[in-house]
Amino acid sequence: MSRKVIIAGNWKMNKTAAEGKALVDALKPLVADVCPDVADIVVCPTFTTLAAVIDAVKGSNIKVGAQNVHWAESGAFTGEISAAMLKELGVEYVILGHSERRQYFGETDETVNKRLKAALAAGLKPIVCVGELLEERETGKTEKVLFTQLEGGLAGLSKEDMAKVVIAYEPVWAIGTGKTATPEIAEETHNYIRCTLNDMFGKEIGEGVRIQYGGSMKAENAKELVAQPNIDGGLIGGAALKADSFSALIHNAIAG
Ligand SMILES: O=C[C@H](O)COP(=O)(O)O
Repeated sequence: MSRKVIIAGNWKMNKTAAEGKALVDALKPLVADVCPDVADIVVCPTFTTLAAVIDAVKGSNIKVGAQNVHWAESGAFTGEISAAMLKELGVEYVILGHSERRQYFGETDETVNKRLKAALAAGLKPIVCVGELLEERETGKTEKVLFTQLEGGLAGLSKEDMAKVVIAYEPVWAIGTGKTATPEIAEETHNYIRCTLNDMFGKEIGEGVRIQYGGSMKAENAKELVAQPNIDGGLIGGAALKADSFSALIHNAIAG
């Protein structure tokens, strides 16, 4: 099954509204040649930068995602943002369960699952992150960890809902470290994720789910990674913070 490439830039806690607008203004002409039928290009700024970026991408082929969402519709949840608030702004995608949320902010598979259901109910397109720690890989626990994250994070989803979800495989040891998983290691793990999704939701759904790789992906390695049969794009941190490096990565990924 052919799956459309999806390259998403996770800006993490970088870029003020003015800086985000400047980045998008510089990126637009560089990626204007990328046909929306060939690849989805997404940028995911901080909450406070979303409005400026949504305005700046108008009329372009760049889509916008948020980096998190709360599961409740409204209420006494100081500091949180609801799915309806993101939808109202014009947000299309939302990253859920990033390893930095799991590591620093107590995110669990259960809370990922609650956020996921709220995002889907509001019509947002979720990017659900999974990935193992270095110690887990070195002790042979990668598949067990991924299975647990997928089983818990995607619990209770219908086939119809799962068809709207993107999975991002991010080995934690490769994030921001410059250590990329080799294309072989990444493909082997993506294939495991694909097989698990096939078992959970049926092949007709699992084969269609896009699985991004994340972890020190850059222009130099994007082509080889995305050329793998089960790698359908990337979730990019550092290399998404400059228009020229993100554009080069996107073009190389599409060539993969
Ligand atoms: O969400 C993006 C990932 O955490 C990858 O970050 P990185 O490209 O800086 O390694």
